Amino acid sequence: MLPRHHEPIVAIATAPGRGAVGIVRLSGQGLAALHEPLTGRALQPRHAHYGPLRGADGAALDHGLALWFPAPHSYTGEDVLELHAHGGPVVLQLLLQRCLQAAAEPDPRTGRARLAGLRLAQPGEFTERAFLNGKLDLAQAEAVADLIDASTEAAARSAARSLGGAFSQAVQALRDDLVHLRMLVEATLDFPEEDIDFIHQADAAGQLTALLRRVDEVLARTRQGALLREGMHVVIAGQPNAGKSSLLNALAGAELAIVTPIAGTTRDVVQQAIQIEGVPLHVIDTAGLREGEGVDEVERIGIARAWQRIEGADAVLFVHDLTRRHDAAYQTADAAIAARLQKVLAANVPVIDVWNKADAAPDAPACGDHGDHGVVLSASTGAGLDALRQRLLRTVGWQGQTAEGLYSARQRHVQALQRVRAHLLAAQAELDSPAPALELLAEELRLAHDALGTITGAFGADDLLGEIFSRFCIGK
Ligand SMILES: Nc1nc2c(c(=O)[nH]1)N(C=O)[C@@H](CNc1ccc(C(=O)N[C@@H](CCC(=O)O)C(=O)O)cc1)CN2
Ligand SMILES: Nc1nc2c(ncn2[C@@H]2O[C@H](COP(=O)(O)OP(=O)(O)OP(=O)(O)O)[C@@H](O)[C@H]2O)c(=O)[nH]1
Ligand SMILES: [Mg+2]
Repeated sequence: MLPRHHEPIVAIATAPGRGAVGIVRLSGQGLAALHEPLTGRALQPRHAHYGPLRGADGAALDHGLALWFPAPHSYTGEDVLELHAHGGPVVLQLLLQRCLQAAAEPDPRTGRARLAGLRLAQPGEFTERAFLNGKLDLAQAEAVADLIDASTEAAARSAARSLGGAFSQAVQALRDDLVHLRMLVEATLDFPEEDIDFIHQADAAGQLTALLRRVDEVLARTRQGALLREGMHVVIAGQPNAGKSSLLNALAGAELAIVTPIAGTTRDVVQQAIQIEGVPLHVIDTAGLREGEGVDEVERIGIARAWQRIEGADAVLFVHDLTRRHDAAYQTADAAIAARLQKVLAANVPVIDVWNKADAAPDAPACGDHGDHGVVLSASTGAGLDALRQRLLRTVGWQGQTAEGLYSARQRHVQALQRVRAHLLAAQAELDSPAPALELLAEELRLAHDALGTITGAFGADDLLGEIFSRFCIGK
């Protein structure tokens, strides 16, 4: 039996449903055996042939184009055969079934199946093969999925850059520098007469410092890339009636959540995807936080949900009602919420204080960003909203759209680079210690190298591949 990665596969490559054109795509070895039964002729490489796409009885199921990409010059690096038919779901299903059937039929000359083992492709399997055959590295393969899933123009453009290799090249450049450093250390280890003085003379410390700086640069851009793809979750929290739902509506530019003067209006969580300058954000409105008398069961459940969402937030907007800032009971309740926020949030989750209803508070500070004190605004008039948007962009780490160097990335890549950084820092600490142990230095550099390799797939585990490719759509 062929290993799974060598079995020939087939799938409908186009989106389900009706369309002008639909494609059935096959990949594997020995697909030439299917040319005749499916198209009635031999196909020339990389040439569009128009003609009947044939059923079992030789009659045309459709008239379309056949494209033949013999290995290794194809998307997957294997033989690829594409049948471009009209885009009806039934036609494409018939064509798909016909491919499976034609493969199983005995070849008149040999009496054996024309193409043994042809089966339906798993999600992402074509792209997985492109990766396994060296057509794409892992970061590029992920960019294929990100390009398909992109929901904003900025996300699509940056995914196209990653697919083109921009991110992979940045990682390769780090790898080259790291390999250079490793060679130096390993060589010294291999020749016992050499010692740490040799390492110092070669300025390993200087190289390491420079490498760390470049890792930090790539890490910063990679964070932005991940941000573009995934979007941060920003939770709006605060006491009832502070104007949380009004703020959601103002940020979204639509009346999504119900707004009333009644405290305790919002009970369910309301979530909306928005964009600020092309950066996607998920804004989440929650029930007002309060305790004690007058809180019915529905509201209590709403408040529990609010805390759940707060705990999973990437950032929190803590909304306060400026018209009540001289009200001692209101301030006490705000302080209690602040204390609990501090307890449930991880240290690096930012909380931005939002002082709302500036229009109705006569002694309110000017609308806008007041740094550590927060942002003063009016959800009703929109004053100060732009300052909040800019503050949000900065808070989520967006450094503005630099024309070059923007590529898509994932949290997985950010984490890998953080591991690289941690190992390099450990290596640096070892090198700076009074009596550096070369073995430990070498080991940290090796671990940094491995972590870097997981990004492009030069070093990785099978379960990582399964995890990545299973999230693709079928036929991709
Ligand atoms: N019809 C069709 N359109 C498609 C795809 C496809 O598979 N089929 N693609 C699938 O996602 C994308 C294009 N990706 C492709 C990547 C490489 C090759 C290819 O034939 N590569 C050869 C030759 C390159 C060359 O001519 O320079 C090779 O790498 O050797 C084809 C498509 C988007 N459009
Ligand atoms: N003057 C003024 N009123 C506002 C502003 N923002 C909200 N309000 C009013 O404040 C009241 C409460 O607003 P909501 O947005 O429902 O408040 P909330 O925080 O979602 O309240 P709950 O859902 O009950 O927790 C409504 O009457 C709003 O019209 C503002 O910027 N200025
Ligand atoms: Mg509300």
